[in-house]
Order: sequence, then structure tokens, then C-alpha cells
Amino acid sequence: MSDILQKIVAVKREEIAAGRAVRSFESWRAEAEARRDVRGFVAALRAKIAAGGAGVIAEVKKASPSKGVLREHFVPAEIAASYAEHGAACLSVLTDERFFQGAAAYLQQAREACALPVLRKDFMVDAYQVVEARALGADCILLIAACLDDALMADLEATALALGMDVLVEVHDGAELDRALRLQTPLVGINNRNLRTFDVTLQTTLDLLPRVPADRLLVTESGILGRDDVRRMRDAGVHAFLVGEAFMRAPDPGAALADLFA
Ligand SMILES: O=C(O)c1ccccc1NCC(=O)[C@H](O)[C@H](O)COP(=O)(O)O
Repeated sequence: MSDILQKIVAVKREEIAAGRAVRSFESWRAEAEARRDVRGFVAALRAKIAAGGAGVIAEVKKASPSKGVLREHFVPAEIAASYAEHGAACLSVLTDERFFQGAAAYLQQAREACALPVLRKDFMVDAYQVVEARALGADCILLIAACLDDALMADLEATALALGMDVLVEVHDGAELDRALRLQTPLVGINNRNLRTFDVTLQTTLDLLPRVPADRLLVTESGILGRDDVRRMRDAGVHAFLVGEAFMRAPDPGAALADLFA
């Protein structure tokens, strides 16, 4: 695991321990199970792609470890509404506070402002976070293969699927991809960002793409900044995109989405 992931995961474990002292797993799970409002994340992506468009997962992210603060005027509900108006398939909302200046409340505010399915973008290492995610309204969770061993990854996936959520499994190399393909989820994200160096290259997606079976839905993640990037990915057969920075730096994130994928 890279240094930054190790640091983030250590903080997550502290947060989970603190969370358990305030509210139990069973209490979150009961609230999660009582919700009957899951929005289909994979279905929304597939519908956009089937209609001939791009399946865009539009990110709501104030800051990141590699880039610092991306946006000063940061109102999640406003950003989410603009994304929905301009054709996003789904949202990704950072809920990590320490490293991304995110918040659980941002996920709730973004989801309430539109009808799009929402990914809880965080670093999941415990089923506690998964039941909490659904109780907050998340429709999908992120599992980062580099943070998880096979047994834990499968366990977190099972918890999410049992609650009706979708799962995006994220990989950065061939070994992680092999592990991800043992999961049930069809949704496989290839992160173009190397989390050791923070270098970003779309070549990562191009290199791993031939190894992704046709029944999986491949999402290219990170570093999609211009129309050339979109064209390069589409020409290679990639139709789903997770984009943050390019939208967050724009005055109107939704208008930037429409422009990027015009
Ligand atoms: O972006 C970082 O600095 C980072 C550091 C450690 C773990 C994850 C990190 N980023 C998460 C992401 O990969 C992006 O939020 C996502 O793929 C969107 O990327 P971009 O369009 O380049 O903002």
C-alpha cells in the first residue's frame, strides 16, 4: 500500500473506532435496512451508454492530497443539481474529512438536490462504513483493491449487495485487476493515478483494458481533463468516466461536463 493510502487507512480505523463508541454497527444497519430508496448506479451508467452517450460519474470534491483545494465556492447541492441538469449519469461524493475536506452531510445534500444515484467516495475498510453509507443514502460504495485483502474485499462487497447497493471496485495494476475480477460486481474502475507518486497517465487504462472481460463495465478514473482525453478513451472502447478536478475547477461544474462530453 502506498504511504498516502496507509495514512488514510490508519485514520479511517481511528474514525471507525470513535464511531463505534457513539453508535453501534447494528443501529446503523437497522437504519440502512429500513431505507427503501436505493437508486441503481450501474443501471444509470448502462442506460446512458445504451442511449449512445458517455456514462459520466461526476465528482463532488473540494480538495485532494495531490492537488490541495480545488474549489472555494463549494455548495454540494448546487453542484449536484448542475451535474444532473447537464447529463451526468451518477455522482461521486467525497465523504472523507481529513484528506479531501469532504463530509457525510455533503453526500446527503447532493443526493437530495437531484435524482441521480450517488457513490460514497471514501476508503472502506470495515462493514461499519458500508452500513453507515447506506443509512446516509449512498447507492454505491467504492472498494479500493490496494487497501483490502481478498477476504475483506468480498465481505464488504457482500454487505453492500445485501443492502441493494452497487459496488465500484478500483484497481491500478494487473494484479489488483485479477483480484477485482473475482468479485461479483460488474463495475471495475481503473485509476489512472498512481497513489505512490501521484503521477497520472491514461495509458494505465489502455494497458489494462484488454484484460477486462466484456461483461464488466469499465470506468476510467482520474486525469480526464480535456476533450482529447475523452476521445482517446472512447476510441479505445471506454464509455464510463469518473471525473473530478476538471469539473471542480470550472465556474459551473455541470456546464464543464456538458462541454467535455459534447
Ligand atoms: O487525488 C488524490 O490526490 C488521491 C490521493 C489518494 C487517494 C485517492 C486520490 N484521489 C481519488 C481519485 O482518484 C479521484 O478523486 C477521482 O478518480 C477523480 O480524479 P480527477 O478527475 O483527476 O480529479
